[in-house]
Amino acid sequence: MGHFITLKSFFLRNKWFYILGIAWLLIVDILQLLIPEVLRRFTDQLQANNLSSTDVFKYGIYIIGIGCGIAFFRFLWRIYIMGTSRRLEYELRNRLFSHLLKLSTNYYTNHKTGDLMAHATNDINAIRMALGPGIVMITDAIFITVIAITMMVVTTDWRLTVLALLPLPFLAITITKFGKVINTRFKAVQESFSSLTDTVQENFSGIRVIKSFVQEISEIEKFSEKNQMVYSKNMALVKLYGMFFPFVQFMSALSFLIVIGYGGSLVIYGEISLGDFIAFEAYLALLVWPMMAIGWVINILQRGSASMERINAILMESPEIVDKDSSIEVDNMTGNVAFDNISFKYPNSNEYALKNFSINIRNGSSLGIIGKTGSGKTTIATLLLRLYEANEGTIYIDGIPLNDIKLESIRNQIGYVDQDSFLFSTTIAENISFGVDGCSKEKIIRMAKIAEVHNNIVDFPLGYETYVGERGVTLSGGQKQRISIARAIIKEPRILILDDSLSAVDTDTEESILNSLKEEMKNKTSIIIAHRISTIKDCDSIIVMDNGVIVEEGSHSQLLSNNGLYYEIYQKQLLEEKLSNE
Ligand SMILES: Nc1ncnc2c1ncn2[C@@H]1O[C@H](COP(=O)(O)OP(=O)(O)OP(=O)(O)O)[C@@H](O)[C@H]1O
Repeated sequence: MGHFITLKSFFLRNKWFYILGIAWLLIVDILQLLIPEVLRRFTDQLQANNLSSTDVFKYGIYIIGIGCGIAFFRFLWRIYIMGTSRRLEYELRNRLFSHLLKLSTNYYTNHKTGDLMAHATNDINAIRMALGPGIVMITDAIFITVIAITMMVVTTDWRLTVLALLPLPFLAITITKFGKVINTRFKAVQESFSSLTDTVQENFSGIRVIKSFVQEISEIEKFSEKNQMVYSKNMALVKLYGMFFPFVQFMSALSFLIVIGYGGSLVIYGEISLGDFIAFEAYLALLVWPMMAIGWVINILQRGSASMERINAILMESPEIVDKDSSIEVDNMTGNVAFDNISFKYPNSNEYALKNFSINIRNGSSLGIIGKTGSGKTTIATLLLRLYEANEGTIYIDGIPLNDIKLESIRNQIGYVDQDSFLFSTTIAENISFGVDGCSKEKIIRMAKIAEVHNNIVDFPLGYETYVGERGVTLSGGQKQRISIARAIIKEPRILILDDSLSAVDTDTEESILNSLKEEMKNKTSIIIAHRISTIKDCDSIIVMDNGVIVEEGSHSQLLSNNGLYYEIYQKQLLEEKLSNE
């Protein structure tokens, strides 16, 4: 239970909601405990034959009054306690999400999205259950048990109370055991269901692959197997519940049987009144629920505590890359970039992604980067954005070591177009203006024109208001790339990085985009990573990467005359172009 200590400040802020909620809950319990008393008096009067119609009316009013009181205070405690637990869920989810977004990129390499989603849903829900219904059940169960048993002893007979309560501990123990098995089976249902939904999601996303490989039947069979698994796990749970409820009824019936037998004889011998007998039965009925609740509440609290432990582990995780106290803001970068003898291995890798890498990029110039896949091109961009930290060497922007500049300054002034051209499921206009607040429509359109995507956008029925992704249009690879370029340049970055961002665009459009970008990036720095020579041939300088090192460097014409790897790539691409034209 110690894991909940991280929520201390929430509890302190909301203590009155909990205190008052529990007070309302206890009032409901007291009102419930009054009903047997009303029944006792009613029955005693009835037995004594002095019940007038006014009395009947009076008792009726009592019962209605108590019922209304129960309804009113039950409403209040639900609002106070359940409402507070919902607020806790809301705050915790916000805290978790903002914490996760602050963690470094590497965290996401080591953790599966599915697991993080499970934390955000199942774990937070389990915590809410523990600190909402869990608290209610435990308070309720303890209070009702203590008061009902006291009333049974004080107002009726202690021997009858002991006998009637004999089966109840067995009931509580067995329910706790049932609870454990139910929990295991419930988890199995959830796991099989989540595997089923994974299959469905993957099938829908990969529908084109399934169709083109004519795998519909086999996928349907796989789905059917998983569906069968969900069914059988559910049936195992249904059977257990099927046994559970009759068992609870049987055990509580035993108590009632004892009361009827022994209590009945006490009434016959005049040791207790008929009213006492009726009230006793009513108290006993009130006790069945707390006995059932004990098992559930232990379970709910255990699950909540385990979930809290998992959430705490995430909240304790600190970002690997953070600002130092001495980090400075650099507002108007000129865009001079230098990599000085940089070596870097990804945290989970033994191979150098970059080895003794050095380069100078003057502001106002453009650098083209080409090379085989996996040669370290993207790594250059990720290090410049400080998504990862170099192991050796220093990167400078405007002569200042990157580690001395505030992360926000760096990332605000670099426009990065990633290889995947990831877009959010929102409108095209919102995607383009993602990095800037309060951007005008005119500016969005101007950027889309530079990225040569404006004409495509206006052809969509809703134009810039068209939704991207599952709820809207499916964009072509080239359209996505160009929208991503517009998104990067709208920030008016001092340094622009295009990471293979023109690969899905035809060469004519590519040329036109590059020409417009040249104008837009005048006096600023551009780094263009590509596989196609056509993309980088006009850059001021070009480097050719292989295995994390620069193997060639120079302008397009210099590199061609070198007769090296660049020349080889160029010849291959020329040949490919010729073949595709024939
Ligand atoms: N997150 C990562 N963790 C471990 N290794 C990585 C990671 N990202 C990249 N690598 C490895 O680092 C090396 C350089 O990768 P990088 O992405 O920089 O290559 P690239 O030249 O951009 O490739 P491509 O042209 O295919 O985009 C590769 O061997 C790659 O497998």
